[in-house]
Amino acid sequence: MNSSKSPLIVVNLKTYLQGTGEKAVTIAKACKNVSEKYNVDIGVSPQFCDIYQVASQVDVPVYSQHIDGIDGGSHTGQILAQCVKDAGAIGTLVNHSERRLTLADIDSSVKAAGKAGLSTIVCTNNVNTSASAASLGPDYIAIEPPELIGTGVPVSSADPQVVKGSVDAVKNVNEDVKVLCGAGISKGEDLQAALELGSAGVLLASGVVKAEDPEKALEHLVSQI
Ligand SMILES: O=C[C@H](O)COP(=O)(O)O
Repeated sequence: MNSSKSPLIVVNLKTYLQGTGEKAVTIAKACKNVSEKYNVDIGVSPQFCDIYQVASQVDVPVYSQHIDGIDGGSHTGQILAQCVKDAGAIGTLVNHSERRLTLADIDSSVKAAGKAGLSTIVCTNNVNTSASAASLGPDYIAIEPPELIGTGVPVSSADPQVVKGSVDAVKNVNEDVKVLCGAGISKGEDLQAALELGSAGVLLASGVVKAEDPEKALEHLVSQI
């Protein structure tokens, strides 16, 4: 279930926002406005508890921040793919650097997502893990060196080799898997560099979520492409 428009930008709200979900809705609306104005695909990844509120109030692609590779039953504190799908998500992150899984768990999560009809973005930290994750057949890999996350130093210029290397490695394993990159992305030139390295878009957080005006930050990101 790859997205129709290109590039794909996913704004991960992490746990930056507190409250009843209204702030997540506001950022989701900003994603929608900028997406329509610039004809780019912009999705949002709120906390689990905000998925339903965001998805029911804003017509924007919503991604869960994680799912577990389980079926419903005797499990406590886990996240069912079908439940986030029913809440309105169209996809999910898997193995985010801040929510690491074993390779076996990633495999189960990707399978559970597929069964529920969710698109998958598997996060990786280097070229080898990008290749391994591609073998599990997700829709996207998101390569994110953890040391650059939240720094404002863009992976696309600080470590272009890991992006290009992941693009090439993933292509060798499975040509259908697209590559996003993330960590420190906030400006138009960061996105431009990411696209030039062969990525299909970006996964980002702080540059938008912590901006004084998230909609303006998103506009700055996409207005040059
Ligand atoms: O999910 C997003 C990534 O971890 C990147 O975070 P960042 O844009 O704050 O560096």
